[in-house]
Amino acid sequence: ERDSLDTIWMNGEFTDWEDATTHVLTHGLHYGTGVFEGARCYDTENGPAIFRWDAHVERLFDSAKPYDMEIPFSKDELTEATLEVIRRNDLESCYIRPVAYYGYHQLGVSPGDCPTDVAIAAWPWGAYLGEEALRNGIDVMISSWRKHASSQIPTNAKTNGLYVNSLLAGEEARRNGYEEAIVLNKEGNVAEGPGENVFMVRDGELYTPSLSESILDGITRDTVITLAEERGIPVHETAISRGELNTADELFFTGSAAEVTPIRKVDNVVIGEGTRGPVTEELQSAFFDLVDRKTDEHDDWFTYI
Ligand SMILES: Cc1[nH+]cc(COP(=O)(O)O)c(CN[C@@H](CCC(=O)O)C(=O)O)c1O
Repeated sequence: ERDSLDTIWMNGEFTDWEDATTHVLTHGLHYGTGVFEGARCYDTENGPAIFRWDAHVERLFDSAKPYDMEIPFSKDELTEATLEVIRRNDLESCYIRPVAYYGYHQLGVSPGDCPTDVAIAAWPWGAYLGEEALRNGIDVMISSWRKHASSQIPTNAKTNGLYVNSLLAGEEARRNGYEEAIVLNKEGNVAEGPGENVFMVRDGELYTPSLSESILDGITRDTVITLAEERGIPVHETAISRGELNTADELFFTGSAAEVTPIRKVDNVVIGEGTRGPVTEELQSAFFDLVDRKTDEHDDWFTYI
């Protein structure tokens, strides 16, 4: 699809893909000082629509706060720019990547007079962990790397620099023949995946690490919690120990990219029946029916192009 992708919005202008560049002495490149979002536009029955865009753009601004980063555009301006990027690239279903970062002016950890640059790109992105994974689940490994503690860095901010931890964990898993990692927090309890939140099903009830477990406040996590509650499935936001993963009936990841991806093995221990579990399937179907607009619930969660 590369040749059909030609427009990126950058600092208020629509730019050709190859011209959307930044200086090698950009602050964010050296110190990870940027914040970003990942959202999906779905080609729904009522036309292309971004899922929970308001929550994503809200989180982008929230993520910038700990770094005194002033995003020099309003939420409405970023929304209009995003819709226009999708239109200009003739995309119906796509993945949207807004990023705000300290730009080029000076180096040294303090950003000083560095500008805050903002860019928004969109591209087609299929199943994050593969189509087959959505059906049959994936094999994960408990990473030897721990998640940063929220006392060391705001893990509820989607900070560019945080993702070296995600790379260390995810690549360690793939090097060892697994598809993805689960990362424990410094207390040794379950935090999340490198780019996903984690859910566990036990005796028909849903468990997921609470926000105090050094995790990202996932929008898909919030969606699945809502869908479960609407279906009378009790939800517990709590600490989950590493040992509880082995005796779980079902496990699954959630994320804007990962959507709802079942986990069938952890460190080669089979979870439940070793495939997508019934509660996972019920919530995954509810999620996809929702985002495809096969149901008309939560219409406020959709920003039509
Ligand atoms: C660390 C982390 N935890 C949880 C989530 C799920 O959050 P939410 O998307 O709001 O449900 C994500 C999103 N990971 C994004 C980046 C993926 C990438 O590879 O880049 C995503 O899913 O867009 C994370 O990066």
